[in-house]
Order: sequence, then structure tokens, then C-alpha cells
Amino acid sequence: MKKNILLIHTGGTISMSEDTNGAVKPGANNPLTQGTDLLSSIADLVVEEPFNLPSPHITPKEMMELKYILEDYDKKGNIDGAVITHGTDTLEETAYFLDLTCQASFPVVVTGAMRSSNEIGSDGLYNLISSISVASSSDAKGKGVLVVLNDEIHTAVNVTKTHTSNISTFQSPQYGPIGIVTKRGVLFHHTPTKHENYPVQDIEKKVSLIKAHAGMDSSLLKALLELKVDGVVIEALGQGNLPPSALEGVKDLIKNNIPVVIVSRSFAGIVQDVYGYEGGGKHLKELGVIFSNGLNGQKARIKLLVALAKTDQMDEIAEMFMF
Ligand SMILES: NC(=O)C[C@H](N)C(=O)O
Repeated sequence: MKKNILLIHTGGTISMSEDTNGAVKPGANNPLTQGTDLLSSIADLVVEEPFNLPSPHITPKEMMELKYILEDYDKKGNIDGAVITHGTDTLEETAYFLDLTCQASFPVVVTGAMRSSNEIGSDGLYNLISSISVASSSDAKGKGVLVVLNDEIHTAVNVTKTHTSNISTFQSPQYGPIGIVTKRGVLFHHTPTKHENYPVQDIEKKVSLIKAHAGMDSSLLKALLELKVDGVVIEALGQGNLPPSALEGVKDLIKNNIPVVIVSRSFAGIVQDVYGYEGGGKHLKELGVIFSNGLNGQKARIKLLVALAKTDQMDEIAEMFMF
């Protein structure tokens, strides 16, 4: 039996076309609607298009809007699953934001495309059909927000865009995908063991993300303090270390009750308090730096925004990052 699927279009390459000059851009009509006959043969669709934005234009405001649309449909009942089409550049941030905050009980799948609708080998309609199949699957329930592209099912918490243009760009470097989409159906081969969710109402705080490098000093960190940010995420070195010259800035932020969260600038692995030298993980922990649990920089930033919407207590924020 066909399921009732809420389909929310938000823009991105999946809803763009290439013009005669080779520029990929949004047009007056969403080309995805051309797939409607085919799509409505696999599910009964309720379509929403709250905005049409390339994903570099997406902010937490739009993410919050999506959360409320999903929750409103959940309250009304009669929806079995939802698919969101989204630009791929910030797709992982929106997916993770919804994973952390959305209270809807049906499966939510986020998808996109690397090639626009009229390019040879366009992957948009294919990814959309796969995503509708996943959102229709009762096995997709309770696994958090999922990201489906290129026949793979990833969790929002682990997935990241790894390549600028390749259609297999979305990967989960820590743990791999949790399922696949095949011609015969949807197959989950792993189940996430934990899922966190926070019922926040608004995102108003300012969190910056910066990357550590050899010889990094404290100037940017000090500037962030002057700019009155509410939190800072640093992509630290290796297992979670910083150059000694950056420590003054870290200390100033923490002294002023600004949480400093570290992730690793390495592609995979988690940060830990391993090294005991100046600026090493053990030292950073003593200074009050919060270690994220395997998130990448952009997702730790989303989580810190959510944490700051809940509390300004440093110990509560640190506890949320231990999850
Ligand atoms: N493939 C894509 O969707 C990339 C595009 N720049 C976007 O994120 O909107």
C-alpha cells in the first residue's frame, strides 16, 4: 500500500538547471515537479516549498522553520514519513539540526543532488525516489534523521560531504552507512545505538567555527571575545591538541564563560585527552575546554547553538557533548 509522504522542497542543485552558458541556478519552476507522475505512483505526496534557496543561503532560521513544519504535520497525523530536498553544501548541518531538535515521530530523510536536473547523469530524481522509499519504510523509524543519496542511507550525525562534485560525496567516515537502497527495496544493516533530542524553541546565540594550524596564535580567539560570540568551536590538531601560542586566547574565552568546544581537523576519529604537553589534550581539558564526541566542526557548531538555546551553564553544556 502506498504511504503518505510529506515532501518538502527547499532548493539546492536538486531543484536547479544548467543554462546555455553552463551556469547552474534556480529557475522559475522547480524541475522536481516534473517527476510528479512518477513520484505519485510510489507514494501519496503532500508537497510543501517553504523557500527555494541554494544551501549556502540556509541559516538556523530556515532549519527551525523546517522543524516546525515537520512537527505540525506530525500533530495533524496521517503522515508516514517525510523527505526534504536540500542543497548539498550545508545539507549535513540542516539534517543534524533536525536530528537534534525535531520532535516528529515519523522517519525524516534529507536528500539532494550533485548534478542539476538537466545535466547528463543527473542524480536528483533518482535520489528523491530512493529517499521516498526509505521514508516509506517502517524500518526507518527510530533511527534519527537520515540522509539518502547514491543508494546509501547515512545517519545525520555521522554523514559529511567529502567531495566537491562526485556523486558519492556523502560518506560517514566514522562508521559507514547504516543501510542501502536496492532495486528490491530498502535494507538497513546497522541500527544506531543512541539518539539525543532537545526540544529547543529558538536559536539566537552566535557560535564561531575556526580551524587550528601550525603556529596558530591567539589573535582570532581574542577577536572572537571582542566580537562577543557566545561560543567557539575549534577544529584542533590530531587527537585534540593546540599550539601553545593559541592558549592565551582559549583561557580568555573560558574565563569569560564562553564555551570552547574542540573537534579534530582530522577527517575521522574522536578527540581525547591523551597528550600531556603544553597545549596537549590533557592540558586543554584542565583549562575547561569541552571535547566533542566524534562530531565534525560544522556539526559541533550546530550542537553548541542548540546547547546554548537550552542553557548557559558550562557543566550542562559539557555534559551534552559527552553523549
Ligand atoms: N549540490 C548542491 O546542491 C550544491 C549547491 N551549491 C547547494 O548546496 O545549494
